[in-house]
Amino acid sequence: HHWGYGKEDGPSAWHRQYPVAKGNRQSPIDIIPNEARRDSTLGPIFLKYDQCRSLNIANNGHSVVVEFDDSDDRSVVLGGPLDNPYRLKQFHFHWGGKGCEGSEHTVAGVGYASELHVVHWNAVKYKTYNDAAAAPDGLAVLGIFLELGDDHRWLHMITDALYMVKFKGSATDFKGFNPKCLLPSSLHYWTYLGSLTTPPLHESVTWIVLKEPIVVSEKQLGMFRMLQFNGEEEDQRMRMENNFRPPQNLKERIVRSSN
Ligand SMILES: C[C@@H](NC(=O)c1ccc(Cl)c(S(N)(=O)=O)c1)c1ccccc1O
Ligand SMILES: [Zn+2]
Repeated sequence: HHWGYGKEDGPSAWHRQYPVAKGNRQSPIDIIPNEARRDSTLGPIFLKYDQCRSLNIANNGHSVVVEFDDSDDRSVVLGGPLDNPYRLKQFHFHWGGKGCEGSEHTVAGVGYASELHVVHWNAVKYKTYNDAAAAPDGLAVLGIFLELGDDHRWLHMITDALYMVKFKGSATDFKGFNPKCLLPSSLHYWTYLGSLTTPPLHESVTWIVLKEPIVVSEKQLGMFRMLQFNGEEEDQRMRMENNFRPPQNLKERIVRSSN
């Protein structure tokens, strides 16, 4: 019996199979800008994505994921709170139902319609992504909020492919996509030590949450909701929406702010 986002198998039940769900550095959190510590030692982040090689887009039964070739250091995030470059591995989204919030992080208690996570791993210290995903300094995730407004000029490249990955377990080639086109104009960020927001909830993520959201249209976001949590052969049809974990306890952590 697998985890999900429903009443029985959702975030409030995950601790049974993944006790770290009640740990000391869980994600997401509510970010309170006035309580974030402005840290002048925090430099800018750099996203070296020009040589990135996207491979495929897939429906993993929890979200839609675009995977990258991470066999070398061709695309990395560096700087900011990071001690070394982290290799681009994948990006995916979390979103709500029609008109509801859907982001994972919230800002002073307010959620956005969706949140994009760009996942990178520390290939300097760890041999494989799986090793890194279980290590306290193994992952660095860029969180980008999506707010509703006009059409996003590049998001159609993703939404146009969603019909190919409607069901859990489906995947299709997705070459030549550079996630740079999904970034806001400012790379100002909040950063804190946290976890995966999905099982296995490893406490291995240095979170870098951008302050400026990108703007997408309700029509574009609505395309994500035609995805299904279920596989094609399952008779129970479940629309993929509200695949977000709510904010967790900050415990003894502080959130730092770039200048
Ligand atoms: C749903 C999907 N989760 C991830 O791939 C995932 C990996 C790393 C991070 Cl850092 C995050 S996150 N949300 O914290 O950015 C999510 C997943 C989970 C378990 C098994 C299969 C599977 O596909
Ligand atoms: Zn995520």
